[in-house]
Amino acid sequence: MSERVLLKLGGSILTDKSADCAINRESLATIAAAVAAVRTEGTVIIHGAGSCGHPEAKRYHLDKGAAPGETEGIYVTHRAVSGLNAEVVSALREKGVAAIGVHPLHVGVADKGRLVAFECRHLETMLALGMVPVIHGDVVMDLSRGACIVSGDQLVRYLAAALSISRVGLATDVPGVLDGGRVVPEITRRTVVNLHIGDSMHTDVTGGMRGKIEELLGLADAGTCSDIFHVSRVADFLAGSDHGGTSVRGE
Ligand SMILES: Nc1ncnc2c1ncn2[C@@H]1O[C@H](COP(=O)(O)OP(=O)(O)OP(=O)(O)O)[C@@H](O)[C@H]1O
Ligand SMILES: C=C(C)CCOP(=O)(O)O
Repeated sequence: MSERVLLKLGGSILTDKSADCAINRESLATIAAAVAAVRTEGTVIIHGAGSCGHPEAKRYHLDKGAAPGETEGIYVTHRAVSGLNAEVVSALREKGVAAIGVHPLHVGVADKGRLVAFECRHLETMLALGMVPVIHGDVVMDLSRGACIVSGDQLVRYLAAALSISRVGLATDVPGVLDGGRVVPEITRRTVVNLHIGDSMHTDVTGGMRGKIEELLGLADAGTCSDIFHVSRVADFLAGSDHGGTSVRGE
């Protein structure tokens, strides 16, 4: 099996997080061109929701679950982020990438906000056929809470292990994790306590940069390192070159 790579595209680079589901098609086309030019074989893409999902999830309090008779938010939030997914897939396909959308609502189950099951056999088959699955943060049925939001970052952690991914990269709107305006080249559980991680400036029900680092430290504990870098460095990451960002490593 050739090396598998997982690329997560942050909601902040696919949408304008300060507007209502405003998709950044220019950024999407640039990213799609980079993926098409550098590598598609053995590549899995996950993306966040940005302004196509977070505002809806917050409006319907999905971070607190869903009760019988109060399920409208499940539909509305899933519809918003699925719309973004369709655009990500289209942008990739326009550049010749054999992308196909996969929705966690259909194949994942959570308990207390954490994924407990996610069908991966079809993903294996897609990869064997040379396809590029494009999966997204989503609303998922939750055994304890009715429903919950599973972030793209939680999916990164789960699927990197489940699909035996060799390299994991997260593209976002900052050049890496910043401390005093400078990129921190490496983070471990020991060094993270000294960092000041701020809140997201926009609606984010899944913990912003803090939530992202927590998921990636969990991944590092399980033996897989990951990288956070600016969206303009997607091609560098895919090519295995220096991306000027932050690496999250185990001790
Ligand atoms: N120390 C920090 N270093 C870098 N970014 C930080 C830091 N503290 C807070 N942030 C914020 O985190 C944001 C990136 O996290 P965010 O969750 O928005 O990314 P994303 O992955 O693009 O979005 P999504 O979670 O919707 O996929 C940056 O835009 C920045 O405002
Ligand atoms: C809000 C929804 C639907 C998914 C959140 O995923 P994220 O943007 O990766 O945190």
